[in-house]
Amino acid sequence: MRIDVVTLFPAIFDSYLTQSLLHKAIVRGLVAIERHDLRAWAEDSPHHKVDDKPFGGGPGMLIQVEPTVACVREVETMHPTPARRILLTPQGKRFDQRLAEDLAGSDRLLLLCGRYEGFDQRVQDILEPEEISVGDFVLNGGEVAAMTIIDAVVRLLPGVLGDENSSRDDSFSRGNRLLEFPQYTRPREFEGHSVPEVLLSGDHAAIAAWRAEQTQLRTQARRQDLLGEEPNG
Ligand SMILES: Nc1cc(-c2ccc3cc[nH]c3c2)n[nH]1
Repeated sequence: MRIDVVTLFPAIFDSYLTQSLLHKAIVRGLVAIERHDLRAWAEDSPHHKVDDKPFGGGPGMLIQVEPTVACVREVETMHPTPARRILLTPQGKRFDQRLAEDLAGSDRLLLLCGRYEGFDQRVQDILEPEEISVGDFVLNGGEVAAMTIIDAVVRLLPGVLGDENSSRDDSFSRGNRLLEFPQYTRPREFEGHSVPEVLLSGDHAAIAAWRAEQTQLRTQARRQDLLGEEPNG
């Protein structure tokens, strides 16, 4: 998979792309992630200006349509595969595991990260991106939302996770609509808090039953909305 990220702040991604699972996936060639600084497409304007005041008045600034359209069109010509264009916005379709699985099936994603008050509407009208929201809250820009989507999608790509099954067993993965049971590791006791005896019993049937019960109790307590849903997939 190839992911292109259009942003005014490419440096935000520096640490994220050089750490842990994502870095390993890049090094192993399982995913390629390229950042594109939108300011580079405003060369001819003074100080590489990419934003301006909204017509009709109102607070803040908007990212202008010309550098954005020019950037997306040039980035897309850099690579033959057509890109699935995603614009991060609080007004978009809610991102969830099902959408992550859908996006993980794409050969190429292009993520458009806004700032300020967002993009000139003609960016949507001309480029017709899918608009995706990572939640009903407002961030200061699309970059954190883009990293969220990259994180959830890349881990689903074949070969990225050590054990192919581990993503399949995740909460919200295909078929799972309930929360995960509590997990424990060494030490067996810490500050008076002990590991549940059943997990030390070696009785796999009892352990499975306990975990199923804990999943139901935890989902009931925290996410009753999931209990009535059909399993995913
Ligand atoms: N789900 C979600 C997306 C955003 C978002 C996306 C882009 C911009 C640009 C300026 N502020 C932004 C906020 N907030 N919350």
